Amino acid sequence: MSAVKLPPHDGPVLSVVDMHTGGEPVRIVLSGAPVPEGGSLLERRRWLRDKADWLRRLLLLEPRGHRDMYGVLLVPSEEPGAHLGAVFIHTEGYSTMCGHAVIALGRFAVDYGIVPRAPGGPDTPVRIHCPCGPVQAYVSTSGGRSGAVRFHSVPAFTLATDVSVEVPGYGKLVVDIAYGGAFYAFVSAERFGLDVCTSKTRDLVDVAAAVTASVKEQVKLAHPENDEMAFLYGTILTDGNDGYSEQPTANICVFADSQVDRSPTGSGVTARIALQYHKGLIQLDQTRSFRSGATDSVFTGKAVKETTCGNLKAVIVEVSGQAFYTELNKTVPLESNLLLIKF
Ligand SMILES: O=C(O)[C@H]1NCC[C@@H]1O
Repeated sequence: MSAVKLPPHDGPVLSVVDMHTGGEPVRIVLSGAPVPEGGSLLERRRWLRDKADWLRRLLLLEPRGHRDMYGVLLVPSEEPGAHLGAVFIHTEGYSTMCGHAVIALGRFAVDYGIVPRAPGGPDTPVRIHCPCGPVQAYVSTSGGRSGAVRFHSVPAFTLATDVSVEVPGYGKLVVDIAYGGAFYAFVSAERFGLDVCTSKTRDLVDVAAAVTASVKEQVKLAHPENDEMAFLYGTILTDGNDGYSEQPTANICVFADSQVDRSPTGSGVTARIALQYHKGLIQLDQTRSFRSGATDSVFTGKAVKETTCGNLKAVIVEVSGQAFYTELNKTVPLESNLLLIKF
């Protein structure tokens, strides 16, 4: 083996860092990606979708990724004070908010020197411009190492409660719809005779995907300030324990094209807290723990202040969690012949 020669990798490459937050992967592109055109982050996101979608497919689909893979493209931001602009990508397309990726990006930004560690303070602020708006993360450091991250997202609100939908195969049911940077429908898994922690993931996915399809078809969503946010990202099945308790409450998020979030879902926890607050089930600064039905990983969250979004009452929610590195500085050659399994 001593005479092994390296193959000629002299073409263009992407450099990526892989992390996970609560078990949910996030692939961050360090360098090698095209710089998207546009005068705003949302325009750059559209450019990536329309002109360079090969990048998302190359990074996330098989054989480099899998049907539940997730990633972030770092882009310039026009937002004053932003350290990073982030375009979130999943296996079906582009999302507007991603809490698990924000938690990973906070740590990444500090560790890779994009944001200097705050001298003396326990937390380094990292401002991330997401497609839904500016998100403020705080990265804790202890013994010189970055650790848990908490973030304050864009104003979160409840759009509607007890919305009646007809779901083929499951009949008429009611869902709540709330926004935490993306819109989710919420319904208790019990309604389908399922348990978010012990039922087969396949069964939970089937139910959640059917709910998402029906809500998309039967309910018109509106965002008070930005039409680009006005779509249903997924359905979150819960254990129904929405009243305040020190015990964790479990949920599982099925988003985009039946993708299963391994984490408790940062934007989903944000929306779920907005919903609980709207229903008077929790107060400001009451911390709740949210457990992922998929992996048992936990985020904590609380509503920290009242605000508005357009004409709607909203809250700023703080979500905390921890991200870990899975691969550092991986090189991905830009040659590809994608062969996708047909499910
Ligand atoms: O944590 C979150 O908010 C994200 N995780 C995957 C689906 C959501 O974008």
